Amino acid sequence: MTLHVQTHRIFDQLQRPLRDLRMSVTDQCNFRCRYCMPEEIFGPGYQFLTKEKLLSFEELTRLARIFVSLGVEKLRITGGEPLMRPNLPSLIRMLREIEGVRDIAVTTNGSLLAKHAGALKDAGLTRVTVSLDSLNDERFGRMNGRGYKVSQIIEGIDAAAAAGLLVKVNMVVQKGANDQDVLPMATYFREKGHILRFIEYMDVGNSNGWKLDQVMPSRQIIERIHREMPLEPIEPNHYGEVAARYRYVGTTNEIGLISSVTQAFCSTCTRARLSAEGQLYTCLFASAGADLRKPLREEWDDAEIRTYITDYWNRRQDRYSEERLSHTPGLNKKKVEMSHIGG
Ligand SMILES: Nc1nc2c(ncn2[C@@H]2O[C@H](COP(=O)(O)OP(=O)(O)OP(=O)(O)O)[C@@H](O)[C@H]2O)c(=O)[nH]1
Ligand SMILES: C[S@@+](CC[C@H](N)C(=O)[O-])C[C@H]1O[C@@H](n2cnc3c(N)ncnc32)[C@H](O)[C@@H]1O
Ligand code: SF4
Ligand code: SF4
Repeated sequence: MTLHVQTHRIFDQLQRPLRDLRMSVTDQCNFRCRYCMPEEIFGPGYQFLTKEKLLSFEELTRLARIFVSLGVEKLRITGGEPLMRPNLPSLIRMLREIEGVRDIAVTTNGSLLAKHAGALKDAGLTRVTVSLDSLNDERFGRMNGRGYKVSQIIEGIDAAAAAGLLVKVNMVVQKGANDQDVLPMATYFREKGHILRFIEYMDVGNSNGWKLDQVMPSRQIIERIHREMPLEPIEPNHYGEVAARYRYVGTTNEIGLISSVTQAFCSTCTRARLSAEGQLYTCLFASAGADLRKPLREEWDDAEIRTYITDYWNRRQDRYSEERLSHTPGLNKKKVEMSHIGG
């Protein structure tokens, strides 16, 4: 059964429409990537959300349907590690039934993907994005903070591809940690035929100790690859695409560059983010959000929730990365953690 949804587009203060909803389904993760959940902060005593605080699949689906009625076409399931949420394929099946959803994707660290790829595909998922920062076990183990091996993630990627899922790979590049892996990763995934995207290391949250000199600018990444394997720029797939696309000359294989630090893309940012406990954030670097769990549990009707979200989006002025680029004072604010908001 497909649920019919009447759409009404909404815009923020900078005339940006709402198009994408990124839904976190858990704040827990089996990795402790230093740039996201450093062990010294997210250690054994860290209080994760209790089960009652998490939005149920019914609540997530109801919100997704409301967001779709406000112009959202693309849903991304994230976390923490989304595959740690039990029965994730059931949620995919429920979201699939919403009319007007053009695209559903899952972002995962890949460690549990070999086990779940088939069920995700059967539930109607068409693609996954797997995060992988190195092909070198020592560096990867250090970056993921738990000593996970590269082979486990590659098995996940292979299982996803074998199940018929389209696979993209995301690599955060951090100078001094894994910048030597840019070329080996490009070569490997070019041969495999999966799109690899390089993400500039960002100052998300308050705990990763980010410094500008640890950022490897996308420009340098392109130059490094281009010297060995010539590249040419290609047009974006759609308005507001996060990654700038490049193709290996003479092939159909491509890479993407996500340059949030050196080439901010806030002016076309159409993304809303929902934390696992139902806080709505209008920027990855937000300090505060709007609580949607309370309206859900206090039985507001759909029209009331829709108005609440519309008002919140209409007031939106976020452009953090552009402000960072122009050295706007006062950016040293408290920010929501990446594992909470989902990246
Ligand atoms: N600063 C900033 N970074 C973002 C934003 N959206 C995505 N990113 C970064 O880019 C990474 C990759 O994002 P994805 O979720 O793979 O991007 P996407 O646009 O949904 O992917 P595709 O639909 O496959 O193109 C995220 O994990 C973030 O690190 C954004 O709005 N602002
Ligand atoms: C927060 S994770 C959640 C999903 C899943 N656990 C994963 O790692 O794919 C989403 C994405 O955010 C990226 N990310 C986390 N911290 C980052 C940072 N400081 N700078 C840039 N990207 C970051 C990760 O590499 C990952 O691709
Ligand atoms: S980036 Fe993903 S895998 Fe790494 S700690 Fe954050 S949530 Fe976990
Ligand atoms: S910094 Fe905020 S406004 Fe800018 S692109 Fe990222 S999420 Fe959007």
